[in-house]
Amino acid sequence: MINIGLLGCGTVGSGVVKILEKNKTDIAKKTGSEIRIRQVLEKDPDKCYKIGLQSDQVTSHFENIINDDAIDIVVELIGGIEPACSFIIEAMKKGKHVVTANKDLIAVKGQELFATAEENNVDFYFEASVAGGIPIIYPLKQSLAANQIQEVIGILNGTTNYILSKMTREGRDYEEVLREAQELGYAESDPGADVEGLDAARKIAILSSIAFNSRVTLDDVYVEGITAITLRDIQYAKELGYVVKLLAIAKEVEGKIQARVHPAFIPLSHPLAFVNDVYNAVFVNGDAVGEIMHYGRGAGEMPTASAVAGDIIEIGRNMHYHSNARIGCTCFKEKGILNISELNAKYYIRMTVKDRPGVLAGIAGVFGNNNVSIAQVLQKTNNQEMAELIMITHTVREKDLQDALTVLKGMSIVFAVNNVIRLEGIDRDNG
Ligand SMILES: NC(=O)C1=CN([C@@H]2O[C@H](COP(=O)(O)OP(=O)(O)OC[C@H]3O[C@@H](n4cnc5c(N)ncnc54)[C@H](OP(=O)(O)O)[C@@H]3O)[C@@H](O)[C@H]2O)C=CC1
Ligand SMILES: N[C@@H](CC=O)C(=O)O
Ligand code: NA
Repeated sequence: MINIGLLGCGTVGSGVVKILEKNKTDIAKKTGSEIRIRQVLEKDPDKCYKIGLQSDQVTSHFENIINDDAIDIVVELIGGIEPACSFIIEAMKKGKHVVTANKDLIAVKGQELFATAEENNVDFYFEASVAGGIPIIYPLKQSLAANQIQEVIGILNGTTNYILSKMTREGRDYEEVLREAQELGYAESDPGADVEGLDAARKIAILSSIAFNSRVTLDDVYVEGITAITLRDIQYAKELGYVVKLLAIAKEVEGKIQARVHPAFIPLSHPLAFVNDVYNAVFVNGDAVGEIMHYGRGAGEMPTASAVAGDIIEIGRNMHYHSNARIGCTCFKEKGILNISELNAKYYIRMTVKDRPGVLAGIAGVFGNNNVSIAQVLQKTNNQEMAELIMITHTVREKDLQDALTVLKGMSIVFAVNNVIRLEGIDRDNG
């Protein structure tokens, strides 16, 4: 018998209880032992009773879990940094294996958690922390371990992909769709983490650390969310043959790691353009395997529970064969981090300018003086005084573009630089 101490019985915790109960006979066969929920730590016991747990299985004191020697695995699903971090460390120190879905924690305290797991010879698994139900941590650590990974590109946040998909396909309002994503259990308790790109940044920090064998933390990731994306940008993207997605990108460039999260225009024919609603996808490019893409539901009760339960089963198997703590920290190198100003990319720029002769030439001059070459221009006249300029650049250095924009913002002919969005996946599209 394998005994679980579950911390948190919210969206994901409830799903874990349900799936372990629903498929318990087969799971016991696959694991080699029956898996039982022994104790659940939860503030609101009704959440536990609603899914069939008994009162002697529910507690509001972590001591009842940490001091229970029969508990083999602590499954942390309360989220956030504290008390989750202390609970996990205490559990490891007591020789308990740990499963978590907590990307907030791993993206900042990963090194400490791995070290504690290693010192105490316990398993520490976190498949659900990135891209919900999609297997990506285990494949990177195990199935793709022979490769030198060159890049990882993903749609890693279900909430923002849901919002952008609904805005693009149904022309719906941002606030209304965000509320819907919250009701569906996709959003974080603070949805700001989703829409401001932080959730995806935590996930790409975790994936980069594994893919490039060098620790990347949240602070190393350049982050922009989707809050500045308007229906207007989405409409122009469509007109120009693109779709807007929030991408999480990690690449190794000349021995350094570039990790960034931001909205991007991607060609309509790009495989990530077909990833809609709560679905996530992760592209991995390795020197042996080439390009592969993992696709599935990135958030929600049962998909996330699927990943958590998979980790529990794996630990159960390790226990069965006395082979725990086989796969630990894989960050055995130290690579530097590339600053976003060094990025070379193509850009979409939307500006509101004075509508009079010579304005376009003036703007083109500023770009030219800063090594920014323009590939495409659209002009939409709003009224007799103002025009909206939409420009696509050739590949330019981010720093040069920012320098040009600083000059433009100070010019009387420019009313506003409304949005600047990077283009991705173009070279791939052109073969
Ligand atoms: N939802 C999803 O789709 C996904 C979530 N995750 C991660 O999974 C984790 C759980 O998320 P989710 O299930 O959505 O969150 P929920 O808020 O739905 O569940 C967390 C539960 O834990 C309870 N809780 C929090 N702190 C304590 C505490 N100190 N003692 C006892 N109970 C506590 C909460 O109670 P209360 O509400 O009263 O605070 C709540 O019932 C998070 O780390 C999240 O980032 C990962 C992938 C996908
Ligand atoms: N809030 C997250 C949940 C899963 O990690 C998301 O929307 O992807
Ligand atoms: Na996953």
